[in-house]
Amino acid sequence: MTDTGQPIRASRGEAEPISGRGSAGASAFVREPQARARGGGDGGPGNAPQAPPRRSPSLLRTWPSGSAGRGRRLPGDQMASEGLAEELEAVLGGQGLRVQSWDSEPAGEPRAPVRLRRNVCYVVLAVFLNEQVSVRPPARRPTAWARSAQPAPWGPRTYRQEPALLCGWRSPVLQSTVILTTEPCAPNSEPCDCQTYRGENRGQEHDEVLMIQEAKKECYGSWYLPAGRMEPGETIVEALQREVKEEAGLHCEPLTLLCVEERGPSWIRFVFLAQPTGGVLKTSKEADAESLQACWYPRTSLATPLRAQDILPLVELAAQYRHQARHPRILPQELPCSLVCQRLVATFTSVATQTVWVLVGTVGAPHLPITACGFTPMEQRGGINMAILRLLQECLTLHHLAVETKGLLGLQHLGKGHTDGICLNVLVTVAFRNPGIQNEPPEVRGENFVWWRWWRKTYKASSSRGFRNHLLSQSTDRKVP
Ligand SMILES: C[C@@](O)(CCOP(=O)(O)OP(=O)(O)O)CC(=O)O
Repeated sequence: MTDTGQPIRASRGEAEPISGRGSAGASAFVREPQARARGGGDGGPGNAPQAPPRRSPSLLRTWPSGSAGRGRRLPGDQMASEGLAEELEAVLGGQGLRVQSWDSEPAGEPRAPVRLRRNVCYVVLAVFLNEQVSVRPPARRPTAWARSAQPAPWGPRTYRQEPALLCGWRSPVLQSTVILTTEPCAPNSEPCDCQTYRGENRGQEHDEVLMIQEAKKECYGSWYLPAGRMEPGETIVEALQREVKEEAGLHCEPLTLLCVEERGPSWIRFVFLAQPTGGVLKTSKEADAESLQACWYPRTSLATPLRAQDILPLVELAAQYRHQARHPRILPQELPCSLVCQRLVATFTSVATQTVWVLVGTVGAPHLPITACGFTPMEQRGGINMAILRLLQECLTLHHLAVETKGLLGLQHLGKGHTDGICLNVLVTVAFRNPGIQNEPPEVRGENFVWWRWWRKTYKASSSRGFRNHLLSQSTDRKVP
């Protein structure tokens, strides 16, 4: 339901005669980009994007309107299965797929493209972990509040909700942070004579974190990680590299996305584990409006006062990832999108039959469903998860189901040519609250979605096999609350 209590319905599209053009992507079917049977879609400005030459044009079938019986399923159509399997493998492999339309959007909201620094603020943040013996920074004058273990005067940021979308299949959840009590680095302290990046790998206990000292008036002298707001026209990686150069003096490459934090679709932060590739660490002699200096600090005793304690779980996430990578490397895929949306890999796992089902949108070519995030007060308060629940509520009876967002499989954004939107490819699991009835997927209402049985023989990549086994293993030990 929207926040006005009205049910939301994706408009049922009519199959369009194939014009030979169609969406890019691995699907075995052609989705007419300009036929907006589903939500708006990304024709983007001007004409619909020219799809790359198709491999095997095929008819777009209107799907049997059959009754929405329990777990209505995609007809055993080989082409459909192959197309879906390819789409699923691409997403599981961290790749992107063009967003041509979406299956659910908040009713009554204008479908206007999002615009950076107008209705969305994207932030990039880099965690650099380095093993080096840092020359001990000069003794620092203590400040009264440091010993009281109270938040620094500018205090930790108060998020309206847990600022986290989970990354990786075992989804470390970002909890609220602890309060550091180490001595602060007074704003005008002598520069710490840190060494430049050496990149040696030694035991975790010697991890050093790259921190920058803020020059902004509102947080002058506090310490943080290199971070900043994206600017219109730049890609996510370009923004990350710009911010790190401005604030720390280093060139860098992202190693992987560690997590995406969000406070609704209007504020999203992309957190990366990154590595320096050159440049010279910024010292206090190069202080400017971007930062006062950059220093490496032991992970177990970061510089204080901190601008906000929300970086502590991020540093831990980076250390955990470096110690044991819990998910494949995820880097932003440069694909245009006009809204903040999420492509769902919504799965139901039957342990008894060792079967994994995936929810599929059937408006147009069979596809992984996409839900557009809304900017209503409820969706802002509830976070982007609300858009997932909105889509699932449209086709499932949620009150007897446990829905969990398990992790981020991929991120799509281009930023060029007025395409400021993002598409997050997200893993969602659906299970019955009563574990007794687990063998068949829950009934699907309406005709816009079906459960698609993900057969062993329809996937090729080992990542898909690993993913499927992961789901099956998780389901055996999952305790549905
Ligand atoms: C960490 C953040 O506050 C990002 C902003 O960092 P800066 O205030 O440094 O922004 P720029 O001026 O764009 O560099 C996250 C946030 O609360 O928005």
